[in-house]
Order: sequence, then C-alpha cells, then structure tokens
Amino acid sequence: MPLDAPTYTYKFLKSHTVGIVGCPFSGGQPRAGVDTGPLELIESGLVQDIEALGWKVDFAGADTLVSPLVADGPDPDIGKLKKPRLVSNVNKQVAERVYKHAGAGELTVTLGGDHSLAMGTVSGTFKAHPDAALIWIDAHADINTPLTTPSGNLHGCPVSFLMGLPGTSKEEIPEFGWIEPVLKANRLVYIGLRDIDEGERKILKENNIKSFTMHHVDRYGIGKVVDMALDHVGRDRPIHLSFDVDAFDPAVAPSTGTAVRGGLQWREGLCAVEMIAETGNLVSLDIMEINPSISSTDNDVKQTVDVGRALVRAALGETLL
Ligand SMILES: NC(=[NH2+])NCCC[C@H](N)C(=O)O
Ligand SMILES: [Mn+2]
Ligand SMILES: [Mn+2]
Repeated sequence: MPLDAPTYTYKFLKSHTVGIVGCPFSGGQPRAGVDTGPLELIESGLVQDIEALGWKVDFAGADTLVSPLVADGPDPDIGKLKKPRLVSNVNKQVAERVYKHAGAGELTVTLGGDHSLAMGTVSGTFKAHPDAALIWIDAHADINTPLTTPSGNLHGCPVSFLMGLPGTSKEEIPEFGWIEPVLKANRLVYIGLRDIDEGERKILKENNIKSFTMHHVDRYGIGKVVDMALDHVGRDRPIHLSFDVDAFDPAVAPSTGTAVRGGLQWREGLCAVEMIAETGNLVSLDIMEINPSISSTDNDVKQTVDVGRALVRAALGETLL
C-alpha cells in the first residue's frame, strides 16, 4: 500500500524532495554497460516508486543525465590510473549537480554508473553538509591510491581522494585538484567488505578506519553491525550512504562488474538501509555498479534492478508493515 507521506522525519532536509542525479558513466572501470544502469532504473519505474512514498521528485528527465562524453582531448594514463581526466571531469560535474540538490535541502539520490562517481557525489554532499558521515556498503573498500592501485581502475580509488591520502594531493596529481579532502577517517564506516587489496588493508589499519566485513555480519547479524556502525560515526550528523550493489551476494545482484561470492542477502542489505533511514539523518544516497550488460540468465538484470529500486525505497521510508 503506498504511503502518502514519508515515514520518518528527515532532520537535515528542507523539504521532502528527492533530487535525482543520473550518471551513465563507465570510465572508472573496464566493463561496458554499467553506464546503462541509471536509465534501466528510471525505466523500471523508480520515479513512480518515490512519488508513491510521498516524496516530490526533482529530476529533469532521462535526457539530462550527466553526460560521460567529455573526453575533450587525449587522456593517457597517469602512472597506473586509467582515463584519469575523463573520470575527473565527469566527477566535477557530478559534484556540482549533487551540491545543487543537497544545498537546496533535498535528499540526493545518485544513480550510477561505476563507483568512481562517489568522488563527485561525496564532494557535493559534504560541501552542503560539512559535518556529514559516510557509510560505504560494498564488497570492496575502494580506497586504493594512485600509488597502491593494482588495476588502475578509478572505481577502486574514490575514497582515497576524498580523504586526501598520500598520492592524491593537488601537487602530486593536479588533474584531480578540484577534490577537497573533506572526509576524516573517523567519519567513515564500511559494511560488507570481503575483497580488500593488500595496500588497502594497510590504509584501513594505519588510519583506524572502522570496517565491518562479512565476517562481522555473519557473527553479529546485520542489525547489530549497523547499530555499531551508526554508534561509530555518531547518530546526530547527516549521513551519505554509498551503496555498491556488489555488496550483495551474486545470487541477489548478479548484474555487476566485480561480483564477489559470500555477500549480503536481500533482506540484510535492505535492513541496513532501513535502519539508516530510520535515524532521520540520511541526506544522500548512491546506487552504484548495476551493469545490465552482465547476465547469465534472463532474470539477472531484472533482479539486480529490482534490488536497486528496493534500496531506494527503503532509504525513503518504505517499511514492511
Ligand atoms: N567499485 C568497485 N566495484 N570496485 C572494485 C575494486 C576492485 C579492486 N580493489 C581495484 O582497485 O581494482
Ligand atoms: Mn564493489
Ligand atoms: Mn564500490
């Protein structure tokens, strides 16, 4: 039954309006198709879902999705980093779009696209809400630096730029000089990790970054893990939730580029988002890495898009009862 008003009081919003930023972008990783994720989500009925929950929608239409076609000129690798200028330019635009919505007091929902887009989404959110915390639900930590990345794929690196880790400064890599190091280690928490590179493990330990892996989810249950995560970042500040659908088990979300077995079950992922929504602190949500070109059965794409839609509804106050 559709609700006619949002379930919770969203403390840091000025109105019950969702600002949608669509990002058909795949340049942060090698597999084609992740750029069609946003349109699939929109065409599946996402806007109607949101309106049925009592929200207004601020979305100019699918033809205004942020364009990835800004590779003006050659874009050779920088060290190991692939397509660095393209990724940087797209994210600069994304940051401006997200800031426009967040600054107006709307709840921003960004549809990816690959997870390099979090450089832009988190930059835009934190410009409007400097005290915000970042909850990152993902199989991966995406905290490689230009110096540690084994792949050179920038979707594995956004968090390091947002924190200003060694190798990401304006002096070292001026192409990304617009990114401010807005994120402090104690305002970041991970849930769902299970595929961490050696360099990333070192970064997580040295910076004391709170990380709940799948081991913790198995051991304590998702409810306790989310409570511990919220206690860690504090329950009185705005929250940006960046959700990579590969946090889910591949049986739940098969259409994604870097699937890792042993992930969250359907209800575990949704329960986490429901608990975060229930705080009333959510200001920004990313749904990332849905790749409709990856499927081995006819149902894979629909199932992955369905779980993406369900995450958005959970974030906007949908409950089971
Ligand atoms: N957003 C993602 N799916 N990231 C996967 C990253 C994989 C690996 N850690 C890398 O840096 O290349
Ligand atoms: Mn991931
Ligand atoms: Mn990711």
